[in-house]
Amino acid sequence: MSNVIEVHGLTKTYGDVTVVDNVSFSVEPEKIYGLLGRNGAGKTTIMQILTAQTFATSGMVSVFGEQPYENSKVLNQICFVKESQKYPDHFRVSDILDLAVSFFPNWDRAYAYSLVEEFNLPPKRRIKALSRGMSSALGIIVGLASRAPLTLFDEPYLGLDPVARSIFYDRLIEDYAEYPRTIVLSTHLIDEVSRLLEHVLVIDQGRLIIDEETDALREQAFTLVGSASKIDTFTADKQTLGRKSFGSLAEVTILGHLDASERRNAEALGLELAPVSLQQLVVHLTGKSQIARKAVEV
Ligand SMILES: Nc1ncnc2c1ncn2[C@@H]1O[C@H](COP(=O)(O)OP(=O)(O)OP(=O)(O)O)[C@@H](O)[C@H]1O
Repeated sequence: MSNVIEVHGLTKTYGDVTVVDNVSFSVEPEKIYGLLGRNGAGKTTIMQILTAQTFATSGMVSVFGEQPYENSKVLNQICFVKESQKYPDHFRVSDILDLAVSFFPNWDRAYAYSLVEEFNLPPKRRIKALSRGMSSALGIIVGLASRAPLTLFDEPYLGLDPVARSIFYDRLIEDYAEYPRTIVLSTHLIDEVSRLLEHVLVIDQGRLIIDEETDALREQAFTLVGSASKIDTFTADKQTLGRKSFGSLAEVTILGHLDASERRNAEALGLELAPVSLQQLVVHLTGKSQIARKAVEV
């Protein structure tokens, strides 16, 4: 199967500010991608370009093999759930769920109503009377029950409590297992979603700095904890991403692999090896990329 999304040299500028800078990536079918990055990195802009809500300044975007602008064949296969999803104020929750079938060919009404119960949404309440978390839950329900071949969630959890977020993640992974499709999820809550993500794209100040399978990314770094002096000896020839110390103890995050003999050495020194969380790794790598960029600019 060919890629669902192809992006080459994508650039978006507003005046003389470049907010998406020569970004290229592809999205394979039936996988869950995480689009990660700090505030203002350019994630929403990329999603808006993919869904034809804004124009690229330059570069090539193809979705399901075609350019998405005014292309109903492509747009009918996409559901884009935005950060602050807006539905008409005078509609009721049930109106949105009943109308959705005309927008999404795979819409599952029964599933949508089962989610309404699970998220405790009052079906007859008007949109303007929903709390912020309820509005987010409605967007999530539309995203899940649309079963669109390409579903984009742009930080869809605004105002959702941890219980509701956990329902979202559980239902997403279950429904995806039963009805595989391509999902792109933009979020800051990396650790919460890390178990869902098969591939990670990290955008930093408009540039793509990581494009990796999640498992491969996780293997790129590890954490060592133990006596500060032994850690310093052990890591003298290694590339470290960060170091914290607590009295005579230190915790160091190291970029790279350890072979079997290095692992034995670490154990012999009483150093404890632990995996790095995806969030820690992304924070380290985005921090590093910003420091490197500043150094180039100076
Ligand atoms: N219409 C616009 N005019 C000018 N600048 C814009 C416009 N829309 C977005 N930007 C700028 O583009 C940059 C990227 O914004 P974008 O919303 O894509 O980031 P994001 O990664 O989604 O951020 P967040 O995680 O905070 O939602 C920001 O600096 C933003 O201020």
